[in-house]
Amino acid sequence: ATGSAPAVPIDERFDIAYVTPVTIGTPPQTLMLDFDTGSSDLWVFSSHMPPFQVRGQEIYTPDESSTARLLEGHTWSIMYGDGSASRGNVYVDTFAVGGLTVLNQAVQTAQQVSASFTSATNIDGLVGLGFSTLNTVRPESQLTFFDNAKASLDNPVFTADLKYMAAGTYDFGFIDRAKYTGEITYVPIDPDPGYWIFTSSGYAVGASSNFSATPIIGIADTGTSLVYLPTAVLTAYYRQVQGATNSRSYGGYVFPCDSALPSFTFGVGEERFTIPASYIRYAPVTEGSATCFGGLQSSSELGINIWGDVALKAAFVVFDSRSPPRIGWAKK
Ligand SMILES: CSC[C@H](NC(=O)[C@H](Cc1ccccc1)OC(=O)N1CCC(N)CC1)C(=O)N[C@@H](CC1CCCCC1)[C@@H](O)Cn1ccccc1=O
Repeated sequence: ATGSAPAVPIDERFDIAYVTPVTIGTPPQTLMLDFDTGSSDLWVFSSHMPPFQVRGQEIYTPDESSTARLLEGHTWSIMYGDGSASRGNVYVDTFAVGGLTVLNQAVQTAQQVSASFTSATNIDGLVGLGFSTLNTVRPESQLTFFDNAKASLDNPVFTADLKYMAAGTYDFGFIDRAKYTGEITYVPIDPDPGYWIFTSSGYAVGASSNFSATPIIGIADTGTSLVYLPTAVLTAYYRQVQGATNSRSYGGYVFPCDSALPSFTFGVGEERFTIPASYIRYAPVTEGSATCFGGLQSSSELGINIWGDVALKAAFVVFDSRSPPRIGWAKK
Protein backbone atom coordinates (compact mmCIF):
# COMPACT_ATOMS: atom_id res chain seq x y z
CA ALA A 1 0.00 0.00 0.00
CA THR A 2 0.97 3.63 -0.44
CA GLY A 3 -0.54 6.98 0.55
CA SER A 4 -0.19 10.62 -0.39
CA ALA A 5 -1.67 13.68 1.32
CA PRO A 6 -1.23 17.45 1.12
CA ALA A 7 0.68 19.51 3.73
CA VAL A 8 -1.17 22.84 3.77
CA PRO A 9 0.22 25.98 5.46
CA ILE A 10 -2.15 27.06 8.28
CA ASP A 11 -1.47 30.72 7.47
CA GLU A 12 -1.27 32.13 3.95
CA ARG A 13 1.24 34.84 4.98
CA PHE A 14 3.95 32.78 6.77
CA ASP A 15 4.61 29.05 7.05
CA ILE A 16 4.02 28.70 10.78
CA ALA A 17 2.85 25.10 10.47
CA TYR A 18 1.35 22.68 7.95
CA VAL A 19 -1.79 20.59 8.38
CA THR A 20 -2.98 17.48 6.57
CA PRO A 21 -6.59 16.20 6.24
CA VAL A 22 -7.30 12.86 7.94
CA THR A 23 -10.49 10.93 8.73
CA ILE A 24 -11.21 9.13 12.00
CA GLY A 25 -14.08 6.78 12.82
CA THR A 26 -17.25 5.46 11.20
CA PRO A 27 -18.82 7.42 9.58
CA PRO A 28 -15.54 9.30 8.90
CA GLN A 29 -14.89 12.53 10.82
CA THR A 30 -12.44 14.85 8.98
CA LEU A 31 -9.80 16.77 10.95
CA MET A 32 -6.76 18.82 9.87
CA LEU A 33 -3.73 17.56 11.82
CA ASP A 34 -0.12 18.74 12.10
CA PHE A 35 2.19 15.85 11.13
CA ASP A 36 5.15 16.16 13.50
CA THR A 37 8.37 14.13 13.13
CA GLY A 38 9.44 15.60 16.51
CA SER A 39 6.83 13.73 18.56
CA SER A 40 4.96 10.40 18.61
CA ASP A 41 1.44 11.04 19.93
CA LEU A 42 -1.61 11.13 17.66
CA TRP A 43 -3.96 13.43 19.56
CA VAL A 44 -7.03 15.40 18.56
CA PHE A 45 -9.34 18.12 19.82
CA SER A 46 -12.35 16.19 21.09
CA SER A 47 -15.86 16.26 22.53
CA HIS A 48 -14.22 15.58 25.93
CA MET A 49 -12.83 19.14 26.11
CA PRO A 50 -14.42 22.10 27.87
CA PRO A 51 -16.10 24.10 25.06
CA PHE A 52 -14.22 27.32 25.98
CA GLN A 53 -10.93 25.60 25.03
CA VAL A 54 -12.20 25.02 21.46
CA ARG A 55 -11.98 28.06 19.17
CA GLY A 56 -13.04 26.95 15.70
CA GLN A 57 -11.09 23.70 15.60
CA GLU A 58 -12.81 20.54 14.29
CA ILE A 59 -13.32 17.99 17.09
CA TYR A 60 -13.43 14.17 17.14
CA THR A 61 -16.53 12.79 18.86
CA PRO A 62 -15.93 9.10 19.66
CA ASP A 63 -19.59 8.63 20.73
CA GLU A 64 -20.55 9.29 17.10
CA SER A 65 -18.20 6.61 15.75
CA SER A 66 -19.45 3.00 15.65
CA THR A 67 -15.84 1.74 15.47
CA ALA A 68 -14.51 3.77 18.45
CA ARG A 69 -13.50 1.79 21.51
CA LEU A 70 -12.28 3.39 24.79
CA LEU A 71 -8.83 2.14 25.87
CA GLU A 72 -9.82 1.63 29.51
CA GLY A 73 -7.60 3.27 32.13
CA HIS A 74 -5.18 4.77 29.60
CA THR A 75 -4.20 8.43 29.70
CA TRP A 76 -1.62 10.67 28.05
CA SER A 77 0.01 14.02 28.72
CA ILE A 78 2.52 15.85 26.52
CA MET A 79 4.53 19.08 26.67
CA TYR A 80 6.24 20.43 23.54
CA GLY A 81 9.43 22.45 23.12
CA ASP A 82 7.46 25.69 22.86
CA GLY A 83 5.75 25.02 26.19
CA SER A 84 2.41 24.09 24.65
CA ALA A 85 0.74 21.08 26.26
CA SER A 86 -2.26 18.78 26.11
CA ARG A 87 -3.58 15.67 27.89
CA GLY A 88 -6.54 13.30 27.92
CA ASN A 89 -7.73 9.73 27.42
CA VAL A 90 -7.40 7.23 24.60
CA TYR A 91 -9.66 5.52 22.07
CA VAL A 92 -8.89 3.01 19.34
CA ASP A 93 -10.59 3.74 16.02
CA THR A 94 -10.18 3.63 12.24
CA PHE A 95 -7.69 6.24 10.98
CA ALA A 96 -7.19 7.16 7.33
CA VAL A 97 -4.86 9.58 5.55
CA GLY A 98 -4.07 9.98 1.84
CA GLY A 99 -5.71 6.68 0.86
CA LEU A 100 -4.07 4.69 3.67
CA THR A 101 -6.34 3.17 6.35
CA VAL A 102 -5.19 1.85 9.72
CA LEU A 103 -7.75 -0.10 11.76
CA ASN A 104 -7.43 0.07 15.55
CA GLN A 105 -5.18 3.16 15.64
CA ALA A 106 -4.73 4.71 19.09
CA VAL A 107 -6.41 8.11 18.88
CA GLN A 108 -5.61 10.25 21.91
CA THR A 109 -8.60 12.44 22.74
CA ALA A 110 -7.78 15.75 24.42
CA GLN A 111 -9.54 16.68 27.65
CA GLN A 112 -7.31 19.74 28.26
CA VAL A 113 -5.12 21.80 25.91
CA SER A 114 -2.93 24.83 26.67
CA ALA A 115 -3.92 28.32 25.53
CA SER A 116 -1.51 28.23 22.58
CA PHE A 117 -3.40 25.25 21.13
CA THR A 118 -6.76 26.95 21.69
CA SER A 119 -5.45 30.00 19.78
CA ALA A 120 -4.03 27.84 16.94
CA THR A 121 -7.49 27.76 15.38
CA ASN A 122 -6.37 25.87 12.21
CA ILE A 123 -4.72 22.93 14.01
CA ASP A 124 -7.14 20.20 15.18
CA GLY A 125 -4.37 18.07 16.70
CA LEU A 126 -1.14 16.29 15.86
CA VAL A 127 0.04 13.09 14.19
CA GLY A 128 3.40 12.09 15.63
CA LEU A 129 5.84 10.66 13.09
CA GLY A 130 8.71 10.20 15.56
CA PHE A 131 9.69 6.78 16.88
CA SER A 132 6.98 5.11 18.98
CA THR A 133 9.31 5.00 22.01
CA LEU A 134 8.37 8.66 22.57
CA ASN A 135 4.62 7.96 22.88
CA THR A 136 3.23 9.30 26.19
CA VAL A 137 0.22 6.94 26.63
CA ARG A 138 0.33 5.09 29.97
CA PRO A 139 0.19 2.39 31.33
CA GLU A 140 0.88 0.89 27.84
CA SER A 141 2.47 3.23 25.24
CA GLN A 142 0.90 3.13 21.75
CA LEU A 143 2.26 2.89 18.21
CA THR A 144 2.28 5.76 15.75
CA PHE A 145 0.05 5.48 12.69
CA PHE A 146 3.20 5.02 10.58
CA ASP A 147 4.41 2.10 12.74
CA ASN A 148 0.92 0.52 12.50
CA ALA A 149 0.85 1.04 8.72
CA LYS A 150 4.46 0.00 8.05
CA ALA A 151 3.88 -3.72 7.45
CA SER A 152 1.32 -2.97 4.74
CA LEU A 153 3.40 -0.24 3.03
CA ASP A 154 5.30 -1.08 -0.19
CA ASN A 155 8.39 0.41 1.52
CA PRO A 156 8.88 1.36 5.19
CA VAL A 157 9.37 5.05 4.35
CA PHE A 158 7.58 8.36 4.30
CA THR A 159 8.71 11.54 2.55
CA ALA A 160 8.19 15.25 3.24
CA ASP A 161 7.98 17.72 0.38
CA LEU A 162 7.14 20.92 2.26
CA LYS A 163 6.85 24.16 0.29
CA TYR A 164 7.33 27.90 0.85
CA MET A 165 3.89 29.49 1.16
CA ALA A 166 2.27 26.66 -0.79
CA ALA A 167 0.82 23.23 -0.18
CA GLY A 168 3.37 20.40 -0.23
CA THR A 169 2.97 16.65 0.20
CA TYR A 170 3.57 13.81 2.63
CA ASP A 171 3.94 10.46 0.81
CA PHE A 172 3.81 7.11 2.60
CA GLY A 173 5.33 3.83 1.39
CA PHE A 174 7.02 5.13 -1.75
CA ILE A 175 9.57 7.65 -3.02
CA ASP A 176 8.17 9.81 -5.83
CA ARG A 177 10.92 10.28 -8.42
CA ALA A 178 9.01 13.29 -9.81
CA LYS A 179 9.41 15.22 -6.55
CA TYR A 180 13.21 15.60 -6.58
CA THR A 181 16.18 16.02 -8.88
CA GLY A 182 19.57 14.27 -8.85
CA GLU A 183 20.29 11.63 -6.22
CA ILE A 184 19.14 11.21 -2.62
CA THR A 185 21.96 11.51 -0.06
CA TYR A 186 21.32 9.22 2.90
CA VAL A 187 22.92 9.60 6.34
CA PRO A 188 22.38 7.41 9.44
CA ILE A 189 19.72 8.20 12.04
CA ASP A 190 20.17 7.67 15.78
CA PRO A 191 16.67 6.46 16.86
CA ASP A 192 17.46 7.05 20.53
CA PRO A 193 15.55 8.67 22.28
CA GLY A 194 13.08 8.71 19.40
CA TYR A 195 13.58 11.75 17.15
CA TRP A 196 14.99 11.68 13.62
CA ILE A 197 18.49 12.71 14.75
CA PHE A 198 21.21 13.02 12.11
CA THR A 199 24.55 14.81 11.71
CA SER A 200 24.85 17.63 9.20
CA SER A 201 28.34 17.94 7.72
CA GLY A 202 28.57 21.71 8.18
CA TYR A 203 27.33 25.06 6.95
CA ALA A 204 28.10 28.20 4.97
CA VAL A 205 26.69 31.69 5.24
CA GLY A 206 25.55 32.54 1.72
CA ALA A 207 26.20 30.04 -1.04
CA SER A 208 28.57 27.18 -0.24
CA SER A 209 31.71 29.27 -1.00
CA ASN A 210 33.18 29.36 2.51
CA PHE A 211 31.77 26.04 3.78
CA SER A 212 32.67 25.29 7.39
CA ALA A 213 32.96 21.50 7.82
CA THR A 214 31.80 21.29 11.45
CA PRO A 215 29.40 18.44 12.31
CA ILE A 216 26.00 19.64 13.60
CA ILE A 217 23.89 16.97 15.36
CA GLY A 218 20.22 17.87 15.07
CA ILE A 219 16.72 16.59 14.44
CA ALA A 220 14.64 16.84 11.28
CA ASP A 221 11.39 18.20 12.67
CA THR A 222 8.33 18.90 10.50
CA GLY A 223 6.48 20.19 13.58
CA THR A 224 8.90 23.05 14.20
CA SER A 225 8.57 26.19 12.10
CA LEU A 226 12.11 27.50 12.28
CA VAL A 227 15.73 26.29 12.34
CA TYR A 228 17.50 26.27 15.71
CA LEU A 229 21.33 26.04 15.55
CA PRO A 230 24.38 26.59 17.80
CA THR A 231 25.22 30.18 18.78
CA ALA A 232 28.50 30.16 16.79
CA VAL A 233 26.55 29.48 13.58
CA LEU A 234 23.99 32.16 14.37
CA THR A 235 26.56 34.89 15.06
CA ALA A 236 28.39 33.97 11.82
CA TYR A 237 25.11 34.39 9.94
CA TYR A 238 23.63 37.50 11.55
CA ARG A 239 27.03 39.26 11.48
CA GLN A 240 26.26 39.66 7.75
CA VAL A 241 22.84 41.25 8.36
CA GLN A 242 22.64 45.05 8.80
CA GLY A 243 20.84 45.96 12.03
CA ALA A 244 20.40 42.36 13.25
CA THR A 245 20.17 41.96 17.02
CA ASN A 246 19.43 39.08 19.36
CA SER A 247 16.37 40.62 21.03
CA ARG A 248 15.42 39.48 24.52
CA SER A 249 12.01 41.11 24.19
CA TYR A 250 11.19 39.38 20.90
CA GLY A 251 12.88 36.16 22.06
CA GLY A 252 15.36 35.80 19.22
CA TYR A 253 17.26 37.34 16.33
CA VAL A 254 15.39 40.18 14.62
CA PHE A 255 16.43 42.60 11.88
CA PRO A 256 14.97 45.39 9.73
CA CYS A 257 12.67 43.68 7.20
CA ASP A 258 14.37 45.56 4.35
CA SER A 259 17.88 44.37 5.33
CA ALA A 260 19.76 42.35 2.69
CA LEU A 261 19.92 38.72 3.86
CA PRO A 262 22.43 36.09 2.77
CA SER A 263 21.14 32.59 2.06
CA PHE A 264 22.22 29.75 4.39
CA THR A 265 23.78 26.50 3.17
CA PHE A 266 23.93 23.28 5.19
CA GLY A 267 25.67 20.03 4.37
CA VAL A 268 24.34 16.47 4.29
CA GLY A 269 27.34 14.26 3.58
CA GLU A 270 28.94 15.65 0.43
CA GLU A 271 25.67 17.34 -0.65
CA ARG A 272 24.92 21.02 -0.02
CA PHE A 273 21.41 22.49 0.52
CA THR A 274 20.74 26.21 0.39
CA ILE A 275 17.95 27.92 2.32
CA PRO A 276 16.98 31.03 0.33
CA ALA A 277 17.04 34.41 2.10
CA SER A 278 13.26 34.67 1.63
CA TYR A 279 12.74 31.69 3.99
CA ILE A 280 14.98 33.38 6.61
CA ARG A 281 13.12 36.71 6.37
CA TYR A 282 10.50 34.80 8.35
CA ALA A 283 7.81 37.27 9.43
CA PRO A 284 7.29 40.76 10.89
CA VAL A 285 7.49 40.52 14.70
CA THR A 286 3.96 41.92 14.81
CA GLU A 287 1.47 42.66 12.03
CA GLY A 288 2.84 45.45 9.80
CA SER A 289 6.07 45.93 11.78
CA ALA A 290 9.27 46.91 9.91
CA THR A 291 11.20 44.53 12.20
CA CYS A 292 11.36 40.92 11.07
CA PHE A 293 11.92 37.72 13.05
CA GLY A 294 14.63 35.45 11.67
CA GLY A 295 14.03 31.93 10.38
CA LEU A 296 17.38 30.91 11.91
CA GLN A 297 17.39 31.04 15.72
CA SER A 298 19.63 29.85 18.55
CA SER A 299 19.29 26.33 19.96
CA SER A 300 21.16 27.23 23.17
CA GLU A 301 17.98 27.17 25.31
CA LEU A 302 16.68 23.99 23.64
CA GLY A 303 19.66 21.68 24.22
CA ILE A 304 19.04 20.22 20.76
CA ASN A 305 19.55 21.58 17.24
CA ILE A 306 16.39 21.51 15.13
CA TRP A 307 16.10 21.52 11.33
CA GLY A 308 12.51 22.72 11.18
CA ASP A 309 10.27 23.69 8.27
CA VAL A 310 12.52 26.62 7.16
CA ALA A 311 15.19 24.00 6.28
CA LEU A 312 12.91 21.11 5.25
CA LYS A 313 11.21 23.38 2.65
CA ALA A 314 14.57 23.63 0.86
CA ALA A 315 14.73 19.88 0.15
CA PHE A 316 12.88 16.63 -0.50
CA VAL A 317 13.34 14.53 2.64
CA VAL A 318 13.04 10.74 2.98
CA PHE A 319 12.38 9.31 6.46
CA ASP A 320 13.47 5.71 5.99
CA SER A 321 12.62 3.41 8.90
CA ARG A 322 14.26 0.26 7.54
CA SER A 323 16.88 -1.20 9.88
CA PRO A 324 19.07 0.71 10.59
CA PRO A 325 16.92 3.80 10.04
CA ARG A 326 18.29 6.60 7.87
CA ILE A 327 17.28 9.98 6.48
CA GLY A 328 17.69 11.02 2.86
CA TRP A 329 17.95 14.52 1.43
CA ALA A 330 17.56 15.51 -2.21
CA LYS A 331 17.32 18.75 -4.17
CA LYS A 332 14.00 19.67 -5.83
C1 LIG B 1 11.86 24.56 18.95
S1 LIG B 1 10.59 23.62 19.58
C2 LIG B 1 9.29 24.69 19.24
C3 LIG B 1 8.30 24.05 18.36
N1 LIG B 1 7.16 24.92 18.14
C4 LIG B 1 7.08 25.64 17.05
O1 LIG B 1 7.90 25.64 16.16
C5 LIG B 1 5.78 26.44 16.94
C6 LIG B 1 4.84 25.62 16.06
C7 LIG B 1 3.46 26.16 16.15
C8 LIG B 1 2.80 26.47 15.02
C9 LIG B 1 1.51 26.95 15.05
C10 LIG B 1 0.90 27.16 16.25
C11 LIG B 1 1.57 26.85 17.42
C12 LIG B 1 2.86 26.35 17.38
O2 LIG B 1 6.03 27.70 16.33
C13 LIG B 1 6.94 28.51 16.96
O3 LIG B 1 7.42 28.23 18.04
N2 LIG B 1 7.30 29.59 16.26
C14 LIG B 1 6.66 29.93 14.99
C15 LIG B 1 6.28 31.37 14.96
C16 LIG B 1 7.47 32.26 15.32
N3 LIG B 1 7.07 33.66 15.31
C17 LIG B 1 8.00 31.89 16.70
C18 LIG B 1 8.39 30.46 16.72
C19 LIG B 1 7.72 22.79 18.96
O4 LIG B 1 7.51 22.72 20.14
N4 LIG B 1 7.43 21.86 18.05
C20 LIG B 1 6.79 20.60 18.49
C21 LIG B 1 5.56 20.32 17.64
C22 LIG B 1 4.65 21.54 17.63
C23 LIG B 1 4.02 21.79 19.00
C24 LIG B 1 3.05 22.95 18.96
C25 LIG B 1 1.96 22.74 17.92
C26 LIG B 1 2.52 22.45 16.56
C27 LIG B 1 3.52 21.30 16.61
C28 LIG B 1 7.84 19.48 18.42
O5 LIG B 1 8.14 19.13 17.08
C29 LIG B 1 9.10 19.99 19.06
N5 LIG B 1 9.85 18.93 19.72
C30 LIG B 1 10.87 18.35 19.03
C31 LIG B 1 11.67 17.42 19.66
C32 LIG B 1 11.43 17.10 21.02
C33 LIG B 1 10.37 17.67 21.66
C34 LIG B 1 9.55 18.62 21.02
O6 LIG B 1 8.57 19.16 21.56
